[in-house]
Amino acid sequence: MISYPRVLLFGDSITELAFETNGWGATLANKLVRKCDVLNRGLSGYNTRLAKPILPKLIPDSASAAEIAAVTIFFGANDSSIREQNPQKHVPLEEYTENLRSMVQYLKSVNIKEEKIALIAPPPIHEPTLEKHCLTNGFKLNRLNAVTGTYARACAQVGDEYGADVVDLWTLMQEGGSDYAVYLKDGLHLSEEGNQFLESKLWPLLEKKLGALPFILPYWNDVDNNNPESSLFQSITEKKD
Ligand SMILES: CCCCCCCCCCCCCCCCOC[C@H](COP(=O)(O)O)OC(C)=O
Repeated sequence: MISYPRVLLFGDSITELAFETNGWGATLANKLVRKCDVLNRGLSGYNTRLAKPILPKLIPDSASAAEIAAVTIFFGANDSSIREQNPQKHVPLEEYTENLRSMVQYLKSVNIKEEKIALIAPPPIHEPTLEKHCLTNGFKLNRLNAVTGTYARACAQVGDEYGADVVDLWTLMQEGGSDYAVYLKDGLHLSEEGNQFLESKLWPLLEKKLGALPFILPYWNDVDNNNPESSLFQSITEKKD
């Protein structure tokens, strides 16, 4: 069996939507084609409380972890919901922080080193847009930008504690007082510009880890047409099924 290294994208709906046209995950998958499989394990509406027990089901042991080239952990947009308005999604800040720590520790326990882990902090909330969206759907504004900021800082801190990469979207998107509304389509989820922004911050980190990975299977012109098998598999260590 020919096995490709895997990049696992684990997160909430902002990850689930990452394979939309021009989505951040789709762009990464395209850049890594023939080198890695990019797996979307985004779960709309999930918070870290729900995600924590799932991670060991996605990567159950060191053997499966050996195929992992990189993991992104991208939660916080639901955890940071206002408890009164969104009780099912809200997770207190301390628990969120601990859940992220547990996920990183779990990855390390199956020998996925911190260099392979990137934590992505939630994007800012554009309250006027999100409020309109909430009201249209019959409920009150359920997230506040300042509160999401505290979760983003906690996420960045956990990344720093473990020496993992961090993409602090909340901070980066607001840098220089920029009009971050353009990065969000409903005040919460990434617009096309937001997807492009995230990909532009994440790719340099992943490129450092994955850019040098070899192409799986040779360029067609390098295959001996008369005797394909002699050249096709030269650079591949095959795994027995
Ligand atoms: C008047 C406002 C402008 C409207 C713009 C229309 C664009 C809307 C596109 C929204 C697409 C998002 C679809 C994904 C929805 C799933 O989201 C699940 C949760 C949010 O849950 P909740 O708190 O119940 O709203 O989000 C995440 C991060 O998982």
